[in-house]
Amino acid sequence: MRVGRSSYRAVSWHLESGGVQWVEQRLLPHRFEQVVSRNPEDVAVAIESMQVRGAPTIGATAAYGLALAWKEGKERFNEFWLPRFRATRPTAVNLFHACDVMQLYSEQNPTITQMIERAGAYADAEVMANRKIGACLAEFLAVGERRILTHCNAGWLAAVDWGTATSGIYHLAHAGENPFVWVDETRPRLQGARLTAWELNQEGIDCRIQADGAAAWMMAQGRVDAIVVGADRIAANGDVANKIGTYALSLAAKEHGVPMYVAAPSSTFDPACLKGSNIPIEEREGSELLEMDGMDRAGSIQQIRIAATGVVANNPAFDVTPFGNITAVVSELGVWQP
Ligand SMILES: CSC[C@H]1O[C@H](OP(=O)(O)O)[C@H](O)[C@@H]1O
Repeated sequence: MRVGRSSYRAVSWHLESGGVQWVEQRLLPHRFEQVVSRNPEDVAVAIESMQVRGAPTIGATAAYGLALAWKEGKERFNEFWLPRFRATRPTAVNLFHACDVMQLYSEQNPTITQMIERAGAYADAEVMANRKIGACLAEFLAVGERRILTHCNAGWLAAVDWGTATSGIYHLAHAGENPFVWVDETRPRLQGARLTAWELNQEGIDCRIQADGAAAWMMAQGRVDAIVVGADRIAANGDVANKIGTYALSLAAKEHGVPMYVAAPSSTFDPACLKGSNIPIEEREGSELLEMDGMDRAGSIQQIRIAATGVVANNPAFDVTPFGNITAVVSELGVWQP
């Protein structure tokens, strides 16, 4: 059975146990496992440790975690849990958007059931937005030989369900356009090689994993018809924060005349952030560059160290692409072009 889009959600409410359920993305593509917890701290840790990741999924996970935390009372909700979830990761504005939504709703003194329903409505809205994005994006991606390059993972795992950047590819495929996808492996956490390739294989969409450094060369050889990526925060001037490596893609795209699209729901827009240089860029542990999660030949998940020595300079998880480098930003509310 196909695992993924619409058969599962990256995060959801687990009715039987009264807890939050999420796909443990660090185990993919080796194992598909879901975690369930009734402890809001486990949910916060799931965001920090990237068990769940991807801007809309992070937001929905925080919404469910806060609904869970509501059972501890309004004071602890406001004094501890809201700051706790807001501190999990700094760049994806969806996290803060979700916290604001849940905080505003809590001021009506809802029941726990109502808070859970509000979190569910938040997640549903993200999925509906993604479906609208996909339909619009597909029209832009139906160019040339439909050879599309993507970076990191902006599929259903990153966006609760359906996906943002990848939903346009799904639409193309279901329209019989036979897209081919160059999947940047996306060092250091390999969201492309581990997650996007897995999602596309589950959908039967032809794709090839490539080194991040190969992307510009594919464009130079005329083998890329369009680029589509997700986003973690879009500033008021259209500058886009996305996975590290996106800015370099935009430079190569401009050089080689390849259109580059950013797909994001309106919850990723941050009008209070006037320009890209104001976007907080997450700096993660340097060890992520020197270690990898993998599976040995016996089938057990191992963390291997890929460099015995070496001091890591830095490990920014995101970069900022100027709006002028982007062909169009596609959201459920419409298309925004420089
Ligand atoms: C649909 S948002 C996906 C977005 O989030 C990823 O970051 P991370 O895996 O660190 O959460 C990456 O920037 C993707 O483009």
